[in-house]
Amino acid sequence: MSVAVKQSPLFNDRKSFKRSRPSWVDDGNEDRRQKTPSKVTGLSPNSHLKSPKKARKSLNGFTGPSKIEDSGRASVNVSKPLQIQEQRSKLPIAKGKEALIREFRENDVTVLLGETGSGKTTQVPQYLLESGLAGDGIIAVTQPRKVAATSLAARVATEQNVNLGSSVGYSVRFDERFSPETRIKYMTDGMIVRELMSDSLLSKYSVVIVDEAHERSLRTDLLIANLKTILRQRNNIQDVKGKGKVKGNASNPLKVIIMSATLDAEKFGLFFEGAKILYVQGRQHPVKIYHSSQGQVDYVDAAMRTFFQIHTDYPPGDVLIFLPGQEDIESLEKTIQIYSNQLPHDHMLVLTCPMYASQAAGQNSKVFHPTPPNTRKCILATNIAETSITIPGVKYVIDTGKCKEKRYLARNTGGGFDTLLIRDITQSSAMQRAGRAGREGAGHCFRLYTEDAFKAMALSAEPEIMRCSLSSSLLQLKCLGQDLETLDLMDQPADESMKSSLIVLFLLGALDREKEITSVGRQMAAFPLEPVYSRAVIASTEYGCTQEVLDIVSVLSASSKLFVESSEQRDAVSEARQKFRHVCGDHLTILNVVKAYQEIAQSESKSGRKEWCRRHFLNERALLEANDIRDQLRQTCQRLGIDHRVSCGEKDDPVIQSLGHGLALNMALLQPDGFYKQAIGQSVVKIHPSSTLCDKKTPAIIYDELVYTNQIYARGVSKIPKSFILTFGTLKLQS
Ligand SMILES: Nc1ncnc2c1ncn2[C@@H]1O[C@H](COP(=O)(O)OP(=O)(O)OP(=O)(O)O)[C@@H](O)[C@H]1O
Repeated sequence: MSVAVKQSPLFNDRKSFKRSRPSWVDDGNEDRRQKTPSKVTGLSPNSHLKSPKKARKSLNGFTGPSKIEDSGRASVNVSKPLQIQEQRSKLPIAKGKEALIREFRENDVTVLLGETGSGKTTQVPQYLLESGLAGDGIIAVTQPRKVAATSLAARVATEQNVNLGSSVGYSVRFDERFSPETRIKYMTDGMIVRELMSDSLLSKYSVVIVDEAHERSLRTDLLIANLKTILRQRNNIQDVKGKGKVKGNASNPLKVIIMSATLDAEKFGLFFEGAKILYVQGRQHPVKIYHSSQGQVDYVDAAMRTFFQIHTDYPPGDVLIFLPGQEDIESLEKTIQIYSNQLPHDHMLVLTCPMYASQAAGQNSKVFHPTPPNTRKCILATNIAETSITIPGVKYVIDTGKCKEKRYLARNTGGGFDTLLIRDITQSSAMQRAGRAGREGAGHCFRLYTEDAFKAMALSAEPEIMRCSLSSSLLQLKCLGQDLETLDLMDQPADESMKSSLIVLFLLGALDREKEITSVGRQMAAFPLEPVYSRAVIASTEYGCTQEVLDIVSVLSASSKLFVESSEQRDAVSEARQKFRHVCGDHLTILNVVKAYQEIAQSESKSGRKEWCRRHFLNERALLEANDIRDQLRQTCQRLGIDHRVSCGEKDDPVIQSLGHGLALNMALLQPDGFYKQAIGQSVVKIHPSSTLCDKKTPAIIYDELVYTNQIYARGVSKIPKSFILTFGTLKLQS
């Protein structure tokens, strides 16, 4: 979605600006808790957390409190442990500390509900550690997102007054910081599921805390299913006739804590058969919620107008805007920068900070840096900023009510694909988003949708397992001797998507006809890669080009894009890209870039390399991240006895053939009308305009992914000689 940048300055006529902004309805309530669970052990409510004062006057069209309780910009000062301890002791959860420890001691499984900001994620692991409840084991705290895991670990290390990576650490894909002394480990749910492959009982963990369980990510669901089995084994629980569940002596018992602010606690309680449900009452700071009086069709424009209304009318405090995706973020950032440059010189400055998943590590660090004086930070984020994290200084949240959701369009033939669709958020997300405004003081949340629209939203998101590609998880489960069909899951995935993922793995050679994992499948599962790429790496050993395939796959697995786009400098970009362009397409073009960068890295200083990347419109962060990923993949190769140094030199065919083994399912054949048709699957696709092959007609292509906009595009494309097709696993389908 794009925003037309208006030519006339917005602030020459503040009246018309005010008229054109969304008008607001104050719902008279703070962010409300979800219904109180029926089975609650009440922890002491906090007297200082009463309802807000009634609205006193209308402020420029917003009805709300005229004076915002301002606890000042928070100072998270690592050199002041005392101040931090004071902050800890003031969190709502602190009052229930002893009761919580008692309950954790008495129960194997606890479901802990507590409002956003009450202190669950940062404090519970520390309580467990400080009370000795974790014994000698490690406390794992899982998060659905990388950025939450790393930033929480940093915060808790500060609270414990230790260096990050010592007693408090983290582990996320392609990045980890922990040591043998680590006792509290924040990790993504994907990392702990991966650990199951080497230690199916998770024996080094004495407590596993599953945080933000309401998000029901695929990995969280797999983890929860496994935890149920592990609990039985480690805690020696047996079904005894007439007595129900009986616990025997256990040498290495496990505790499980499921946490969230917005959770169907009963469902989790039932799943774990009698888990204790606890509720931490109270939130630290009130958040005033405003709904727009009318729905906003152009949510990017509405967000821009709301931002400037806050900027001109409201006291200092940073603004966090939730948008569905990177394109909207970039477009709004540009507009806000243009308009803020037109503000009077004595006006507070605006510092925009984008935040989305595909930024490389550290790229969003200015989000967490203190806001400079006389400046208002405007953070434009996707839902990666929605749960768990605290962005210091944020006092205002603008919620567009939209997010992008991954959905797998399954095909019985195995030719399905993931799509990202923009959709309305859930009530649960809306509450989490509002919660980001009340982390350090009272806050305000402006929802760009009506209260009726809020009420009409689904309570929580459909579990990812019901809507995403399952191939990668199924492969991991098969390694554990498990199956999606037989695993005790909270919700079962659709038959269609299970069938589709079985076909994918069969065609990749990871499963045999009996649905058993093959030796190739086991090797594939050892790589922290999507099955299509791990298959390509295995194939590269046959074609003698492991070095080249690792180079390409590392770039494709990096979270940021390699090529920088610039609509203003289109010709310069095209000229720069020409130098790397390979006739075979995008994969070998990437390889050319990697090789060129490796050469430059040998002769140039750090700043020289940076400048080289800038001149060639390349994102150096992607290349640096790819270096780290390649190092990890090389380690996996070593463990599997694969020589990662084997190279095919200047030859192209071996590389394309290896990639083809992984991407055989992502193959399309040219049709007489100029479109391509999937070789497996029915979709008609077009080559994406960003591809080096976009204006070429070639009989057969392989591609990294399909993206769906107004039509289906193949992205990351290489041409393949038709003769290669015969060597790929896809033929199995006909036999
Ligand atoms: N990185 C940080 N910088 C500053 N303050 C922080 C940071 N992380 C946490 N805090 C403080 O600790 C409080 C509790 O955070 P915590 O993440 O433990 O809450 P929570 O109950 O788990 O909330 P949520 O459900 O939103 O994750 C925050 O409101 C904030 O005041």
